[in-house]
Order: sequence, then C-alpha cells, then structure tokens
Amino acid sequence: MPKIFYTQTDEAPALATQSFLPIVSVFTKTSGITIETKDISLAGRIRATFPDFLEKDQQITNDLVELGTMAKQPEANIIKLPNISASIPQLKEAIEELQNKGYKVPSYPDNATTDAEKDIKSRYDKIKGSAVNPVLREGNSDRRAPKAVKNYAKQNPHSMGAWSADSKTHVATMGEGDFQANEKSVTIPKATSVKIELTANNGSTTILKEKIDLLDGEIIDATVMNKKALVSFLKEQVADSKAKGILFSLHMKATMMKVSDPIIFGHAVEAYFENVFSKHQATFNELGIKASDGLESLYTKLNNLSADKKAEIEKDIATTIENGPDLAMVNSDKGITNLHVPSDIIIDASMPAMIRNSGQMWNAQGVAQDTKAVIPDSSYAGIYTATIEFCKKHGAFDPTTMGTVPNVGLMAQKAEEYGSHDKTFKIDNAGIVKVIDANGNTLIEHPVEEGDIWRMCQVKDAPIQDWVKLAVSRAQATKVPAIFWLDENRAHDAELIKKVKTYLEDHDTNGLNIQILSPIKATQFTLERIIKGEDTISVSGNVLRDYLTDLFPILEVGTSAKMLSIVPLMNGGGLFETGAGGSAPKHVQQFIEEGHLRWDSLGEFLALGVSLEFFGEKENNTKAKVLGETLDTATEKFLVNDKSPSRKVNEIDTRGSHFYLSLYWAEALAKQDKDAELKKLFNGIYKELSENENTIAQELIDSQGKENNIGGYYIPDAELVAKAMRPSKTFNSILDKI
Ligand SMILES: NC(=O)C1=CN([C@@H]2O[C@H](COP(=O)(O)OP(=O)(O)OC[C@H]3O[C@@H](n4cnc5c(N)ncnc54)[C@H](OP(=O)(O)O)[C@@H]3O)[C@@H](O)[C@H]2O)C=CC1
Ligand SMILES: O=C(O)CCC(=O)C(=O)O
Ligand SMILES: [Mg+2]
Repeated sequence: MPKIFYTQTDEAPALATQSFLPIVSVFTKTSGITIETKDISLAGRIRATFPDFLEKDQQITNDLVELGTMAKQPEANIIKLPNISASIPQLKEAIEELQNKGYKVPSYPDNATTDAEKDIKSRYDKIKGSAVNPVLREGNSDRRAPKAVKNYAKQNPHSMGAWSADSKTHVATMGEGDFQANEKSVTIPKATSVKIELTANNGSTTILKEKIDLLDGEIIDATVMNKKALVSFLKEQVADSKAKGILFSLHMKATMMKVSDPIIFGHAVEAYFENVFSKHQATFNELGIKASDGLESLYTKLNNLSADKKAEIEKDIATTIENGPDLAMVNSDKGITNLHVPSDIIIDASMPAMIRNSGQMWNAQGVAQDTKAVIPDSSYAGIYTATIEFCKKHGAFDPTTMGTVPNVGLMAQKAEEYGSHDKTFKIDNAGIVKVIDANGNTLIEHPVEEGDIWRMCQVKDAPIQDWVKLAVSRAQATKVPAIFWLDENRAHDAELIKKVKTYLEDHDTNGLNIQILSPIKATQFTLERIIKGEDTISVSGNVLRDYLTDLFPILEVGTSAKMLSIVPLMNGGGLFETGAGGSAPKHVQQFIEEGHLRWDSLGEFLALGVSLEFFGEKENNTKAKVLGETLDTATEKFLVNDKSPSRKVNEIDTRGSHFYLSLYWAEALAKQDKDAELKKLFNGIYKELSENENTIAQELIDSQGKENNIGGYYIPDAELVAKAMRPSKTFNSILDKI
C-alpha cells in the first residue's frame, strides 16, 4: 500500500501538525492515499534509543531508522517538518522531562568513565545535534520561493531596517589558523579505505578513526582549527567590541557542527569571562561546569554551591559583563545573552535577522545597537561581510522590487562539513594527524597542538553528478543564471571545480549562463542583480546551502518558512521539507503563555502540494493529482487574502490559518472538473465551511488569550495538545462528516 509518511517533530511545527494533519487526513482519505505518521521528535528518538531502560508499554519503534531506509526506496514520499537538532542543554532538558514522566532513560553522562557510561554517552551522541536531516537527505536540495510567495511579498513587504553608510556593524573572522586556512583536499582515484592517526610528539600513536571506506572519485578534505589562534582572535574581538562600543555577538552552528562548534562556543564564553574562569576554575571543575554548555547551564550549576559562594561568582560574572563590551541578547526581557545556550545563536537564522534589522542586534536594555558579528572560521564568513558592505553602500534591500535567489544545494549522503562529526576530534596531544590509505600512503597530514580541532569531510562522486544535473535542469527550467559558489583558492573547492567542469559537459548548457565564482564574488554578483529585480540561482555546497536558504528568503520574503523545499531523492523517491527554517522555540512560549500560535505553515502547504502531485504521478492516482493542484490553488488564494497567522494574540493564528486553507481547498475541489467524485463530495463541504466561516473564525479566536497547559515541552500530553489545537466545535463537526 503506497503511503505518504508525515513526520511528527518538536516545538511549534509539532503543535501545528496536531491542527493541520487531521484536516489533511480527512481531505485525502477518500482518494486512496494513506498517511502514516513517524515520530522523529527529540523525545521520541531518545525513547527509541533506550528500549532496555523502559517498560514494555513505553518502548517505541525507531522511526528515524525506518524513514532513513525508506528514503532509499524509489517509492519514498516523505513530508519532513523541522525538528530540534539538540544542543547538550536541550538534550538534558528532554531527558529530565522524560524521567519526570516516569521514563527511566539514563541521564547524560558528561564524563563517561565506565563502559556502561561510555555506551550511554555514545548512544546519546547519535541523538544530539543534526541527527535527523542527514539521515533522510538522500538527495540534493532544491529550495526556492514560489512565484505566489514572491508576489505576495512584493505587494505586502515585510519591515526592513534602514542601513546607514556609517554603521559600525561588521563581521570579524580569523583567516589564519582556522579551518579555511589549513584545509587540504584530495580526490580518491580508486576505492580504498583510510584511517586517521595521531602521532604525538611524545612518540605515542593514537588511532582516531579505524576505517573509513571511500568510493571511486570521492573527494576528501581535512583541516584544523588552531586553538591558540582561535583564543587570541576571540580575546581581540572582545576587546575590540568594547573599544568600538558595539555589541559582541557570536554566530555559528553548534547544532549542526555538533562536535567542533560547541568547542568554539566554549572558547568564546571563556574569552569573554576570562577573569571569572581563571579565578573560579577549581570550583567550576568540581561542579562539572563546561563553558561549551553556555552561561545558562553555568548559572544552574551554581545552585549547588553555598549561598555565599554562589553570590560571589554571580557578582564576578555581573562585574565582567559590566566592564566588558555589551553582549548581543537573544532575549533582552529575559536576560538571555548570546552566550547563554549554544543552540540559540544559529548562524543561518541569526545573521539574516541582523541584516534585516539595520545590522543591529538587541542589547541588554532591549535597544538595537551596531554589532560585531564574530564568525571565527573564515570559510564562509565572507558572504556576510560582502552583504553587509553592500547594504552600507546601497542601503537596505527593497522587498517590493528585489529579485530572488533559489538554491541548488549539494547535500546528499552527508556531503561535506555536515557529515564530518564522526571524523572531528579535539586533539589531546601535540603531534601530527595523518590520513593514511589502505596501502599505507599518507594522503593528508597536519601538525597539531593540544586543544586544536581537527576534522575530515567527504563528498561522494554520485551526489556531485546529481547536483550538477539538478543545477542545469533548474537553469534550463527558469533561464536564470546559475552560479556555482566555489573558490578556486580553497583546497576542497578546487577539487570540486574540476568535477563540476567535467560533469557540466554531460549536459546541454547551450544558451545558459553558468559560472563558477568564489562565494564573495558570487555574493556581489547576485546582489548587484537582486537590486535590479533580477534572479540568480545559487548552486552551492552544503554549508552555503544552509546559509543562503535562510539569508535570501529572510531578506526577500521575511522568513524561510515560506520556501518550497524539495529533495529529489537519488533513488527516485521524494523528500518534501516544509520551508527552510527551524522549529521556532519562542512560538511555543507564546502559545503556552497566551494561547496564540504564530507558526506559519505555508511551507507545509507547499510541501504537501508537491508530495500529492508526486504521489499522483507515481501511483497513477488522478485524485491525488487533483488534490495537489487544488491545494496549490488554495495556497495562492490563502496568500492573496492574507490568511497567515498574525504575531498578536486575539488575531488569526496557526489554527485559523489552517481553517482558511481548508475553506479554499474545499472551494478549489468543488470548482474543478477533473474528478466528479471529489467535486461532489467537496461541494457540500465547501458550502458548510463557507456558511460557517464567521462562527469558526470566532471560535478559534475565542480560544486564545489565556494560558495553555499542554502538559510538557518535549513530550507534551497528546490529548491536551489535540484539544488545544482543535478548539472549534463547528469546524471539527464539519470535518467529521467527510
Ligand atoms: N530543518 C530542520 O529540521 C531545522 C531545524 N532547526 C532547529 O530549529 C530550532 C530553532 O532554530 P532557529 O535557528 O532558532 O531557527 P528557526 O527557523 O526555528 O527560527 C528563527 C525565527 O524565524 C521565524 N520563523 C521560523 N519559522 C517560522 C514559521 N514557520 N512561522 C513563523 N515564523 C517562523 C521565527 O521568528 P519570530 O520568533 O520572530 O516569529 C523564529 O524565531 C533548533 O533546534 C534548530 O536546530 C533549524 C533549522 C532547520
Ligand atoms: O539539521 C539541522 O540542524 C538544520 C538544518 C538546516 O538548518 C537547513 O537544512 O537549512
Ligand atoms: Mg538552515
């Protein structure tokens, strides 16, 4: 029985699903389409990983593993909502919530010493960070703003902070001693395997990684972030922010780069709070405080001290903040700084938000201020430098006239940096790290010092071929210039460029404008066009895919939630991601406090539309095709009539937006003539929905304005959520009739 798999995830998207999925199930059930939910939430993944610690009735199947296998089947049809890529503090919170609810999952062992603890830690480490997307993404990425979304933004432009030429905002990046500077890369001619070995200066040899199998034509690269260079860079930036009177703000991706970036984050915390850490190091060691977990975790652990000692350290922290540069805030009202939680400062979302806001971030007083955006590694920092310089020169972008930048991203099979976690190491002893092939040849080597971060990345040949093909097909379909964002002066990119040039020859590129430009030049080229209203396809590697598919959507249409985000799977299936953004933790807070959910499901409507069309094609199911086409019509009307959730309580929220989508979907089904059965069925439904429009809209508004108890955060109570997300009796009873 062919199915559409729908993911159950976390936070705002998971709440929204409880309102939207019942509607989808009802609309599709008469058409031979089965929708099956798969739980890939953080709490679900923890439960699935520790069956041996749970009662029988608490155990669940490992849906992520199942979906990962499914993604390799030609019939795969998966709708993927954003999920939490957990930082250690988030992981610990989820564990604690499960434990409080009677699930006896083990605590996260910070310092695993026994074999049992090591086993638990290694199981948790597989759940941590971006543990979901790389498993499902068995294809490259095609993300773009559909025409209707772009037109809507042109007619209803989002706010855009003005830029001034004398803004002090800038990007600070290393350029020396960092991953970019130390990168080496080779293409493997014939399949082999490699091991990674550290020969320490004291003569000892440690195998960091026993065996990595490599395929014909695979590109590997390896590099190292020098700790001394990093620490002195961070200290300089702290001092320079103070001297210039601007905010100190760190931007990186501790969730996705889950091994390297938490370490870098920790160094930033220690650089800013240098005095505090040197004075209280012994106490911090006793308490098990790790700078890489951030300030919030540090404050929590201080509760284990005597009142006097706690007050003394808190005072030292406060004094350091007072004497140091102002810190960019994640939430000024709640006093949450940029250094509180590593997963709060995710670069793909945080940099565009800053650029949209005149290059300013919020200080502790809640006032916007110019900012030093600290992006330690210089590999990709230049795209933000170039964008900021562009804004200083030309002013803010104008959403009513600007062009669009779709992306074709190299992502399949854990491509590049995002697949590097199991090959990233914090170096314990100075020496040399070598990558050695099966014949004993050293392919890459780096001298390293204690505390350095060394990593190796891979990208396989087949995904590269598929990516080039996808880029050409998008260029052909749109006749828009396609730019490969690759830097011939970077070791990895230089290898990739050779392949891109070779594989471009496999395609008819006649009349197409396809170029290879360094990321900085590509940014400039694209931005020069964008202000003239011209479109440019960015064809990029995996990290730039991530950055660019938040940067341009946020500038162009205000959010990456409204993106069409398709992953044509390499074995023939389809993975349809809902938008290009994350799971919006702040939205849950608002929903709990005032009963208003501002999550925008537009990306989900778009994903479902393409998923239904795909299903229709694969299964030769006309009804599915009609459902997909009419959903697209409904989505357009939804945009034109501006039925997206408002940010304010007692105005339309996620649930109201789902009602309007249903109304328009039923209308489009009633008005189409391709399928008489659907027409007849939805004629009646449309009539009832439209006759009751005001009543339903009012019932949905009336449910707002009060606190909402959903019985948990990571594992909320299913019944309470269902009740909270479907509060209109009138709407529910009409749906029940289908
Ligand atoms: N594909 C995936 O699975 C992804 C998962 N993540 C995960 O999501 C979590 C949060 O990450 P973060 O970087 O804060 O990014 P988010 O994209 O979740 O949020 C950034 C901001 O964008 C706005 N936003 C995002 N999506 C929507 C939406 N559908 N409707 C309305 N507004 C939206 C919100 O702004 P405002 O608050 O102003 O309304 C939100 O606070 C992390 O755990 C991260 O790991 C992140 C990216 C992708
Ligand atoms: O998997 C993640 O952690 C984030 C994914 C993401 O941000 C993206 O793919 O755009
Ligand atoms: Mg992203």
